Amino acid sequence: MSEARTAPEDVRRVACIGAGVIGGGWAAHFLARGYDVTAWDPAPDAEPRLRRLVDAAWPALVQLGLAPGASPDRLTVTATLEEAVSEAQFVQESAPEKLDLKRELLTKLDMATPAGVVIASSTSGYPMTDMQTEAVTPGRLVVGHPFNPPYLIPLVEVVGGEHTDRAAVAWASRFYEEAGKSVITMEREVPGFIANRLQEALWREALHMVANGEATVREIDLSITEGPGLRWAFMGPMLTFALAGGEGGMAHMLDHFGPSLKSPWTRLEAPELDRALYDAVVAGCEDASDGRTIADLVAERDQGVIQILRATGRLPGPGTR
Ligand SMILES: NC(=O)C1=CN([C@@H]2O[C@H](COP(=O)(O)OP(=O)(O)OC[C@H]3O[C@@H](n4cnc5c(N)ncnc54)[C@H](O)[C@@H]3O)[C@@H](O)[C@H]2O)C=CC1
Ligand SMILES: C[N+](C)(C)CC(=O)CC(=O)[O-]
Repeated sequence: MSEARTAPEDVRRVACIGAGVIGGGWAAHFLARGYDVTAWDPAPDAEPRLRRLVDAAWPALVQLGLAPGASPDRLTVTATLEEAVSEAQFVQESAPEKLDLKRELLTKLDMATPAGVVIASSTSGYPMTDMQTEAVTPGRLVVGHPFNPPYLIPLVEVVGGEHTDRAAVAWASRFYEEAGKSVITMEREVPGFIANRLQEALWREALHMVANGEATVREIDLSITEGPGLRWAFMGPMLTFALAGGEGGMAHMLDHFGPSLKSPWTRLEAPELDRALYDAVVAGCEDASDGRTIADLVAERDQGVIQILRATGRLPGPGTR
């Protein structure tokens, strides 16, 4: 199959199947990156809705910088799924999150798309193993999980299913990078991938607090936007917490605060903080530091917070309080 696969850097035409919030966002992204985009969506008002979405995104994309020749005019909305994929060199499926629908649609796409072309699903949580069950050539089906809106948030999580060829996963990751995305290629299927697993844990706790009258929706949002969210935009939760250990870094943080994992702060069960987990977290933080000292990371974090406060108009001007 892979002999018919265009090299990731030579892809010119992408098909977006399903053109709602995410399919439309993908279309805007690929158009801005200079691809020809064909789209298909069964809704009667799909075309005007999609064109409105692309037009609304375009000013932001102009600010970010367009690829040479990029234009919304290079979007074609087709009457059938078959027309949309007939000349595509990559297919991004963004239909509703329903397992039966995804399974049936991916099977149809597999039959209609030229041999070897990789087909990615935007699913926010279904394992590809569960979606590729009916496909004739499941080896080319991958998950390419984006974040809303796909034309602004860089991350895509790429992972195959049990019947996906490793070459298809590698190809998809290289293609997304070529298309300007920031890619995590996952070696195995994990429920919720990485980012949604983390987001859902946070959201679950938030819903518990609302349900129990412990915090309001406003307080929950404020607790993130005025708190940890400012740091997370440029430093993830691991290195952020390594800095909570001062000069002792993550090892001191775990010695100091590790026991509180067992405190009833969370309604999720805490993992056992045994030696293997302790060593993996400390070593992982050292690795993620890329040679930066704790002092370097503190300076980087402080600059990052200042830039975000400035960018969001929340930094007091000189002389103001
Ligand atoms: N909304 C979000 O924040 C995110 C959503 N996703 C995933 O993206 C996918 C799409 O979600 P949204 O864009 O939010 O949904 P949406 O409801 O905005 O759009 C879905 C589109 O699919 C079309 N559609 C319905 N049946 C179809 C079929 N059989 N074949 C093709 N298209 C069909 C609908 O007409 C609609 O335009 C889902 O798998 C979702 O989990 C992934 C990341 C973020
Ligand atoms: C709400 N959601 C689970 C569909 C969100 C995502 O999948 C990713 C995102 O945009 O946060």
